[in-house]
Amino acid sequence: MFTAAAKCSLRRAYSTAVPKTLTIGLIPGDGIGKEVIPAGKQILQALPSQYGLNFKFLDLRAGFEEFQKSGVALPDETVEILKKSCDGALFGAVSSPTYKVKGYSSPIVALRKKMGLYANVRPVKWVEGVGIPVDMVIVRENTEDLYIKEERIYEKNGQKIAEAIKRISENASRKIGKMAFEIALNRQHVRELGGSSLHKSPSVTVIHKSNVLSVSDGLFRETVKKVYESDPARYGSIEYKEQIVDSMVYKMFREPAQFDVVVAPNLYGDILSDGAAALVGSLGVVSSANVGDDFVIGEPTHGSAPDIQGKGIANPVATIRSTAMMLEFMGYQEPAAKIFSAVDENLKENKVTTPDLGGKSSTQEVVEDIIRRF
Ligand SMILES: NC(=O)C1=CN([C@@H]2O[C@H](COP(=O)(O)OP(=O)(O)OC[C@H]3O[C@@H](n4cnc5c(N)ncnc54)[C@H](O)[C@@H]3O)[C@@H](O)[C@H]2O)C=CC1
Ligand SMILES: O=C(O)CCCC(=O)C(=O)O
Repeated sequence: MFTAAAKCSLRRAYSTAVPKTLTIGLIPGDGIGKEVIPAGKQILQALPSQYGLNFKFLDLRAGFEEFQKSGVALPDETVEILKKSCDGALFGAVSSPTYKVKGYSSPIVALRKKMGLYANVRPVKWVEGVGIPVDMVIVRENTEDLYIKEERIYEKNGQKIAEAIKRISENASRKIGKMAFEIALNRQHVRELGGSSLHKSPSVTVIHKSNVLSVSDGLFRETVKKVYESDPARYGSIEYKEQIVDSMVYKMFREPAQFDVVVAPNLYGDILSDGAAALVGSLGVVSSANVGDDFVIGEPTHGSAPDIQGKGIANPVATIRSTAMMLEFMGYQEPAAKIFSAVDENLKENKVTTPDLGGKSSTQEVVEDIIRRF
């Protein structure tokens, strides 16, 4: 699905010979992260031998439980092993507290920055029978905005005042803009090859709130627009659109089928993608890939879901699709396509599904049903 973007973003994978054995780091994290990451692992192990891929897995530590045990949420060793020994990785989810815990900071937010994974690519695609017609990709900036977590609290006139910095840089906005336009072109290329889609022509919608935040969101909007205008020969076939984030929420629910590629600063992208999950039936089916120039981490869009953890009913589809996305961005299109189509068949048949989709099956039964379709 993302060949062109993959080519521009994963130079290392393309500049070396195709390895027979890929080393994949597995970071389950907390809660249902521990239940869905084994699903991704089983899917890779079950890939038909025709693809010539073998996998070696490295179990890596991160999360709130890890913090409670060792005092460190993201051990240096995890980052070092990812950088030195892994070809790609899968991340589950973490249970970050909603209150300040001294010394704790979200490990996934830190990991994205430490690994230079500047794009969070989140496809939201309808499968007939589950959800309503939508086929869009949210391309979320992944390293800055309010997620730099530069916050402070102080007192003034006996009142507490808290502040957080929203940082938007030209460099990160340019990179995410370029990624969005390349993905739009690639989706169009796939459509021309006969891929099914609701869209006839490519479009990119830039999300912002520059009617209020004219400096920060203004820089994001202007920089993405400049990327578009800088190369009419390449991007001229793409329709360029802008949407203020609040009315985007309205339009996304009223007329979701009109959106193709949506590019957003970090926080808006995070919120929009959880909202969009409601269009396709469940957060449990929405995948993502954290993508940098030379590394990719597949990660379900959902969190650690403490309300269902330990019950064996977490939907593994988001992680299985994220596993396919990891392979896709590493340049392995064919096994990725095999996984996507097995998942689509499972969803279309709508017999072996977890309770979030109205079914009665367990996580493991869904994994087995998908593998059976390889
Ligand atoms: N990337 C990450 O590691 C993320 C971590 N979180 C963390 O997750 C924790 C819980 O956050 P919530 O706001 O409850 O969001 P959540 O995404 O964990 O859950 C929201 C709702 O969706 C359901 N759900 C999520 N994934 C599902 C799946 N695979 N199958 C079936 N149902 C699923 C849950 O049961 C829950 O009802 C928090 O500590 C938060 O910090 C939240 C988002 C992302
Ligand atoms: O809870 C955490 O530690 C991370 C939450 C970040 C997030 O929601 C996302 O990036 O999808």
